[in-house]
Amino acid sequence: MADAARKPLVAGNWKMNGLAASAPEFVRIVGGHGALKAKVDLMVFPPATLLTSFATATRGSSVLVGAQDCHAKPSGAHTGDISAEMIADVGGRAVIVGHSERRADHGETDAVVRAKAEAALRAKLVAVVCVGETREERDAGRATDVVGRQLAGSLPDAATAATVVVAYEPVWAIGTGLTPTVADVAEMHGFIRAALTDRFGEQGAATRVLYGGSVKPDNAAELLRAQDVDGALVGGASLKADDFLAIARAAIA
Ligand SMILES: O=C[C@H](O)COP(=O)(O)O
Repeated sequence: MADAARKPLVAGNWKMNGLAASAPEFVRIVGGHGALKAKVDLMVFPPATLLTSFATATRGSSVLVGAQDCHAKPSGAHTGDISAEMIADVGGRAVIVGHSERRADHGETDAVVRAKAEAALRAKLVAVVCVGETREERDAGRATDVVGRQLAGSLPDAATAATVVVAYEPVWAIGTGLTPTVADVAEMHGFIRAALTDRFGEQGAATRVLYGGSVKPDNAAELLRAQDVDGALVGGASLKADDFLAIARAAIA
């Protein structure tokens, strides 16, 4: 359960899914639910190919649009990459950095993730910084060590509650249908909250920490009620607007 001072946030990460026809339908259903706006922030992170159409379609609605990654530099010879400034230019308001799929597939280190988060702040985007342990790391009793190291290395010194969101996503829970127990979620979120408060003081205490990993409409209420959970970063279930909305409602139940 989020502290009353931290407005819940439910974010949908579409990963490498979605074609041109996807934006209008999703925005029609999700954007139409203005009643949720006062109680929960909604963000959607489509693939880069759909960023412009989502940003255009959500203009004036309660849904903010972001990108799934950015380069650390503002421009240059980096084939295939997009910069934080380019995301902002087309109406993006946020960017995910350090998702475990980027860390694993593209060898992104904490230093790389931190540079990307700094780029996001430079471009006035909210940085959603992802952390999380693997199954092996959890089984070895190293989950908090790993997450603590990722937080220390990935978050910019200039992070504030308004500019950074932390997403805790145990790697073994992503796309598997497996989730940690509510007690394990609460324990890790408490650990993250303490680390944020130690480093950033009041800003750390006010920074939102999302849970991600196999969040679905039928388990969202239980997971999001855990202490220090301020919302969810949702993968697969965010592709269906109705499921995404059900999770958003669960976040404020
Ligand atoms: O960014 C989202 C997460 O990786 C969770 O994905 P999932 O909900 O499909 O498990």
